[in-house]
Amino acid sequence: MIDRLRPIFRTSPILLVVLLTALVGGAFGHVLGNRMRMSSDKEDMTTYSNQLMTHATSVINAAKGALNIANASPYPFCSAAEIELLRNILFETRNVKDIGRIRDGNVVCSTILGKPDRHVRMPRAAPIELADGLKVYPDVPLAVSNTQATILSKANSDAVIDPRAFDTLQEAPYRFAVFYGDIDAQRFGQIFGDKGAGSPQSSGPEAWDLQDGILRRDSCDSRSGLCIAVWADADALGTDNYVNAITALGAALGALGGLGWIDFRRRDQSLMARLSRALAREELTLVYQPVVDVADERIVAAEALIRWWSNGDFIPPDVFIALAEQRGMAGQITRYVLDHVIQEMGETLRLHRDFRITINVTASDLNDPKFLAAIEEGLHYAQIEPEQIGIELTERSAADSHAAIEGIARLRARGHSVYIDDFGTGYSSLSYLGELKVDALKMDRAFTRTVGTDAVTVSIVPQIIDMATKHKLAIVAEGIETEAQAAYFRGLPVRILGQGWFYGRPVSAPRLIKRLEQQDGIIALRKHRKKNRPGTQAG
Ligand SMILES: Nc1nc2c(ncn2[C@@H]2O[C@@H]3COP(=O)(O)O[C@H]4[C@@H](O)[C@H](n5cnc6c(=O)[nH]c(N)nc65)O[C@@H]4COP(=O)(O)O[C@H]3[C@H]2O)c(=O)[nH]1
Repeated sequence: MIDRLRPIFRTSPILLVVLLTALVGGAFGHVLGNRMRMSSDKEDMTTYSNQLMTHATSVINAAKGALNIANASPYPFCSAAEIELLRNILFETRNVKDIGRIRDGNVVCSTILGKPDRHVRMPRAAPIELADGLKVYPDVPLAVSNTQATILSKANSDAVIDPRAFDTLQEAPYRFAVFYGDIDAQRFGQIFGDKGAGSPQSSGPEAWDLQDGILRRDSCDSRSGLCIAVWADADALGTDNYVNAITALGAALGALGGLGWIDFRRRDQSLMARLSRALAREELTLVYQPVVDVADERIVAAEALIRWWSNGDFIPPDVFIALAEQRGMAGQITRYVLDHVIQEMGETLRLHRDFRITINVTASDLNDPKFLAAIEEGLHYAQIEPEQIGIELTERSAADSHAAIEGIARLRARGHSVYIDDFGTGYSSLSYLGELKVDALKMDRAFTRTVGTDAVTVSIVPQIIDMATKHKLAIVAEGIETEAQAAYFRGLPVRILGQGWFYGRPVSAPRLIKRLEQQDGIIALRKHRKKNRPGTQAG
């Protein structure tokens, strides 16, 4: 069979996955369905057992009540008046068939027998005798019919309990047994129900047992001295439709999950394939976001950020870079970015030796032995100083491994500045900065956002700045969007670099270059004005 299916699965792996997930889902559904069915079966059985217990209690109480009245009879023993009284009691008492008076172990009179010529003998020894003097005689053959009944007797009276007292409570597929006796002494007699129930399997309020496909519940009520056993063939309980429905639902969900997974994998794979194609066709672009000195808003650096528009859809870098990292393609992206930075910004960098571009790298770059050589070669060829290319690493990748620490050390030894990006979002045990040995930290925009608000995290900003200053680290505040935030950082006693929409959104290389040229022009003009200001002339 499997051999016959093998070629089908080979040509259609989807079918195999869907079949497998449907099977797993179905199996899960089956187990769950059975569990749910079992719990619902138990609930039904408990309800039934409780009904039996209530009924048994009322039957026993009725019989005991009848015995008490008979024993308190004010009439001469077995006189016509007393038999009349017994008949009245019987008339008032449900589930009792006969009430009699006893002397020397003989029934001298009763409601049914009247006053027979020949006395009817009670069984000699009562199998169960309770503390209050009540004797219980189960299965006594009756003198007037072929049936057997439970007889209760106390003092000089006896009451025959109707053998059909539980007939109305029979309910297939359940079977039951009612026991009566001394629970503490574990002495019981079965007074009703199916034979073969053995004795109660517990003296507590509830015990379950499942053996050979038979589910059984035992419960005892120590106040009334009654125990009820209910059992049934587990297969006959509940309905298989219920389990089948949940099994089918599980299988359907499993199959759906399988299809969803295939779809997800396909999208994932197709996204990766599209990314590879886009990189090969150089369809990804770079934008640059200015980094300024907040004191005078002069642009001192820019962060290169990658952009990917695929068939008119913008795919955020967070998404495709995370995916590229999983598939070992992150290094390719980093090199792409570096190449394009050199192409687009090379001349500006050569003209402005104090200007810096930062690029984002991933943990895998640091572990890649060819990474450093590739940067070195590219920069050397373009005559760009390593100091002009800053490396941004997220906290997560920096804290990741020993290799990261070594990678950072190598980059710094070549002259690159290393920035910890999104600082404060991850592993910001403030002490770990000392171990990492970086040049700057970029405080995550989540903290900048709290400036000027009541947010608790705002109190962390001075702490981060303090600690960075102690470690002689430059600070870049990310995500500055408002004048109030800018003013806050401007007012601090240490030098802060700022990045955010307030100073400029990420723009294309030509637009950044234009801004730099305007800035150069303004600076040159200022210098010129200063030089030509009256009183500053030479001589
Ligand atoms: N709300 C707000 N956002 C601001 C503001 N100023 C800048 N941003 C955004 O904040 C992100 C800063 O980049 P990042 O922290 O390095 O975070 C980057 C970086 O981790 C990663 N990424 C971007 N480009 C590259 C890349 O070329 N290589 C690698 N490995 N990762 C990159 O993707 C992340 C997201 O980049 P983007 O979507 O470009 O989002 C950028 C930028 O557009 C502001 O004032 N308000």
